[in-house]
Amino acid sequence: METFDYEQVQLIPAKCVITSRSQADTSIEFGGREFKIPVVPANMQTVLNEALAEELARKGYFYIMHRFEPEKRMPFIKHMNAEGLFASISVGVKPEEYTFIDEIKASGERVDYITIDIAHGHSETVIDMIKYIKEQIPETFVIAGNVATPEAVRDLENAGADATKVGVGPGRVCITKIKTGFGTAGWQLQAIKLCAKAARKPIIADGGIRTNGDIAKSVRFGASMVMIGSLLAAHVESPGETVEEDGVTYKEYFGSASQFQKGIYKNVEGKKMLIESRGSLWHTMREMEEDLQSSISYAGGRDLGALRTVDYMIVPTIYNGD
Ligand SMILES: NC(=O)C1=CN([C@@H]2O[C@H](COP(=O)(O)OP(=O)(O)OC[C@H]3O[C@@H](n4cnc5c(N)ncnc54)[C@H](OP(=O)(O)O)[C@@H]3O)[C@@H](O)[C@H]2O)C=CC1
Ligand SMILES: Nc1nc2c(ncn2[C@@H]2O[C@H](COP(=O)(O)O)[C@@H](O)[C@H]2O)c(=O)[nH]1
Repeated sequence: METFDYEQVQLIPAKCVITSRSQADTSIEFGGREFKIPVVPANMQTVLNEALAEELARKGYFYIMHRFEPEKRMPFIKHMNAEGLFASISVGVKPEEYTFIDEIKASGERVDYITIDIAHGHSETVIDMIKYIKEQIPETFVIAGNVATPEAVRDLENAGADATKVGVGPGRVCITKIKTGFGTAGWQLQAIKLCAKAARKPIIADGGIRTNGDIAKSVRFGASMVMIGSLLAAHVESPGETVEEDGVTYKEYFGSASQFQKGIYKNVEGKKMLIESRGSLWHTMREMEEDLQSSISYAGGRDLGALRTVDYMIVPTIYNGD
């Protein structure tokens, strides 16, 4: 079987049918709502906080709030409901998370999206949680992950998941491959392709996005949404700690399974890194939209649909212009 990842794939231009890139429509319907671009910042503590989540919702972007400050989730849901904004949160699978689902139900508050966020999502614990959420809050759109195989996608869909999140170990601060020998690092785009073929519902490509062009490639191979950590961390608005070194400003970006997240070195599958601070998040989101508009024009279409059928070439080494 051909093996490839983002770096090895180039999409092949088709005849342009628009006269300006501004005519290209990058919007995506996901879970009954329309969003500006098929991009969602990773539900990680150094990428997103409540204030950013609210601003993303206000500006027409999808977001998934992380689950690492559990006590803040209920007040966040209430706040978003009071503001007339959609509520999108994450849960784990431990017993206290079942109590939290009960709490949401009892509160009568609306939660539009719940993401079950577990390293090894192809498991009975995730299947049980999907079923429980669907029983208790059936109107909620459930995203389940993370998984790596078509079989896992089908199992989670069959349990009731409305979307699945694909990617085990391709992230910038992931060390799952090194620590366990498992994952999609090095073939993440191919995993997206295989999972999307099996999926009957949307999939989110999660991890390994290193350039804006990788968003178009994810869509080409079947992703409805693309989850991005490192490229969307280290902005002025990012919650990661700011660090000054030799006159340069950096921001911390750490893995959700790192000792920095856990506060203890146990079952660690993530690390921390410093990323040079890169200005406003909204500038980066705007640039992603513009680059996606260009991608659509190169695909010879007017919207994201054009990307899904565009031809591609697998090139072992990318010519970098030197
Ligand atoms: N996308 C990716 O490649 C990865 C992402 N992550 C992220 O790190 C965060 C922490 O994830 P996670 O450790 O799952 O969350 P938790 O620490 O909340 O663990 C969830 C539950 O699953 C159990 N569990 C975790 N891993 C396994 C496994 N491999 N086999 C069996 N049971 C397991 C845990 O028990 P116990 O701890 O006792 O085993 C715990 O009961 C999440 O945000 C996740 O998305 C982490 C690794 C890979
Ligand atoms: N193996 C691990 N994966 C992790 C960890 N924390 C987060 N993640 C995953 O990475 C992506 C973001 O990837 P990026 O390439 O865009 O930076 C994120 O959405 C998670 O799925 C971790 O500690 N270990």
